[in-house]
Amino acid sequence: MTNSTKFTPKKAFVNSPASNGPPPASSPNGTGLPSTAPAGPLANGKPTPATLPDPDKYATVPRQHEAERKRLPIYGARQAILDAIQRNASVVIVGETGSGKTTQIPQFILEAGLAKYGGIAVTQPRRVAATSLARRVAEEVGTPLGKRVGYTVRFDDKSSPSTKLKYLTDGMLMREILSDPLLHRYNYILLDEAHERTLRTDILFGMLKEIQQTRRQMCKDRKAQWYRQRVSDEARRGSGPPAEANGTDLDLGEHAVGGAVSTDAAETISAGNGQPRFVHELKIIIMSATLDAERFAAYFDHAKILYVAGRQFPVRVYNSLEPQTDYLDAAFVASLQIHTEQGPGDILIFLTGQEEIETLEKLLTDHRALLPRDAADILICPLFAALPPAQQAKVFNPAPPNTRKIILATNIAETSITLPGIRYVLDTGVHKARGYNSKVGIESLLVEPISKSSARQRTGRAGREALGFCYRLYTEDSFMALEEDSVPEILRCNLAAAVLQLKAAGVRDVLRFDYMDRPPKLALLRALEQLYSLAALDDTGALTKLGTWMAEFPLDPCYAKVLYESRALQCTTEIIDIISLLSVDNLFVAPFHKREEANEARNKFISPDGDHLTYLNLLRAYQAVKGDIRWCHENYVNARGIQHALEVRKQLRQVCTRVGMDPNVSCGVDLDRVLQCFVTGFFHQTALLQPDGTYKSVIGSQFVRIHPASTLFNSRREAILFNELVFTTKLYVRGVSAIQANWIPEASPNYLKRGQPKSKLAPSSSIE
Ligand SMILES: Nc1ncnc2c1ncn2[C@@H]1O[C@H](COP(=O)(O)OP(=O)(O)OP(=O)(O)O)[C@@H](O)[C@H]1O
Repeated sequence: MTNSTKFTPKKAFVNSPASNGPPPASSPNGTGLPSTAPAGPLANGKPTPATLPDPDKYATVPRQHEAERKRLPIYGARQAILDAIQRNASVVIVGETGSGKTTQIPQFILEAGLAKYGGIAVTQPRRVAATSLARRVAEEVGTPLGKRVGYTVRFDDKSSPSTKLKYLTDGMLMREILSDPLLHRYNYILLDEAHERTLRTDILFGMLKEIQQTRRQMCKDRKAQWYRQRVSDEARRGSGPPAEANGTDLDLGEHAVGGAVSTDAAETISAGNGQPRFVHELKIIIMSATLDAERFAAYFDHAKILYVAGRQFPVRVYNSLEPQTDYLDAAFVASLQIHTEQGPGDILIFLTGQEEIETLEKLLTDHRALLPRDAADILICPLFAALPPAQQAKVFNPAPPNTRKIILATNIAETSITLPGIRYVLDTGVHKARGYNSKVGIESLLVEPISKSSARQRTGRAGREALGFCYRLYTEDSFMALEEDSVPEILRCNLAAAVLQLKAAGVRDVLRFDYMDRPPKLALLRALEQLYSLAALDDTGALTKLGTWMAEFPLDPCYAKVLYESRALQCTTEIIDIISLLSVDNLFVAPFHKREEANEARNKFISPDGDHLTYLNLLRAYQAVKGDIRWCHENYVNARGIQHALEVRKQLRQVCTRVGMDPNVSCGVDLDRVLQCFVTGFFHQTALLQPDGTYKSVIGSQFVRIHPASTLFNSRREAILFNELVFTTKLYVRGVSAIQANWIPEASPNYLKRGQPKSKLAPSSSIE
């Protein structure tokens, strides 16, 4: 910890020249938007009348927030937005954080009756945003959640056949493409927070472009066919050529499913019930507060760009005067200073991960008792991806009277969401970024500086309900030195899961797919190689039956393969349990001052074979006490984590049942089978003991260390398998179990048993 007295907001912060958040370099008007944006609330076109007819026949609960809606900057641009959407196949909309893009634009489309041939999908990079936005918009529309407005996220679906507007994660939309390749059910796809460039969003961009082109072509063909038919009909009747031949526009009338004339729609495959299905042109709308609009517009076939100026409430930005050596300590001190010295309003602090959040949670909780007697109380709410949804939802509840809420969040709170009550944002300027070295197949998870775009998004979590304040715990010079945007994930990730999804969606040549930023060829070859070795692809690179099965599961391909093999090895119950538990970062807690007691408690569950069976022991013990929270505290078990794992488990069991796999097939006490089963998906993540006691990976010949958090830390076993190979400070393996070396060559039908893969997918020289 650094000396906390050094850090006082009064001395350490300087008011930023741009009190509404610093504008991008290209923003001389200070609005945060490029100078081409008009000054008024309206970007392009005339202001819309305040009231529009809205015969909401579906509403079954009172509409809420009507007056607030009309005060949003986006509201004035309503007609301009609708015009642009009607006239263009794709539109890029850039508007300040909190201006109303995500909640309002889909409602404009609904209210204007434009979504008559299909629904509206709004994609979000994160599930917490999708669920909270759907909840808010359902209130605004006046419909019970899951009826007219709903959401779909992994393992949770609140939508129904009557859902017209759906918020969903980009991953879920990719999944829908697998069952509905032309996305018949949607007329409008809104890609929100497109600047985030997650791996899935980037893949989705390319897929949607292709779907849009196919649908457009089908509609054109249908139109031409209809016109030819009319010409021949008229000729037969002896009258003149139809309207289009005279150069006048054709009013082609309304399409009716199954009706006689459909000109702006094309009939496609039968819908299973024998009824024909029709497609209409697909409209794509790309939205963000911080994206390079020109670049996106060029990629989406010269999409129309709309800049909507204006923000709801200003946010004053302060930078630290001196660099902070320990951002966690700085965040701790600054949050207490805000609490004791500043006016009402909740605080949102951005940290890098669960561990840091729990450390600060503990520090603040301990400090509660030391607060001045006249100070308000504090309520600490963590928010990170592995937190069970019910606990995540707590951040949206108002703080009790005379209490200030302090939300400790990872960057899952960085974009899209409105956290009610937040007036102060503390930005540490860092996040945990995943990297991937495709040469050696090593993933890394390192704390790195954020981009300017992320900093602006973080700032934008304040100023949504009232004037806001953002304290950047880094100097203004450090801000200026940040990259403009983060490197797209597709350029720094293992691509196996993405390539599997592309293949499942019918993309044959993934090397030539229309990426916005083409990933390195080596990374794509690595992914193809990995999928081939898992037998998800055949020698020609086509998806196998197994590959199709694997793509059904919302799991990384390696885990999907393990699950598949569990049927033959008769250990599906155990595999589902362990995969669910592996989805949690820290199942055991080890407070700094109680490390010994915590280790002693953990020893009760330890399996000599390593982490996988240790987790299983833990779950069995938890089930035996029927999920008693007190038991968790006594045994230093992460109660939140285990609850999250149980939710994942429930969903995985449901998917298994849906695909005809019995989740109740158990191997009983023959637990070797469980580890053997893991090797079938992770044979490429195995390592052999060397004479000097180190481990060398079977593929890549890397010297690796067992992570200190693993139960096998410091132990010598003939061979190990690991779920993660991560570079943090050293090259560590995590999720480690002991295996027999002779299981490894048995595990892959396409790879180790036959030696070098003879596929045309990858040069064999890239496999060591
Ligand atoms: N759950 C909520 N509780 C309170 N107010 C909300 C909520 N959701 C939205 N709002 C209000 O609606 C406004 C618009 O939110 P919306 O998410 O549509 O903005 P946005 O332009 O998409 O922002 P961003 O670029 O940050 O995603 C917010 O500034 C806030 O005033």
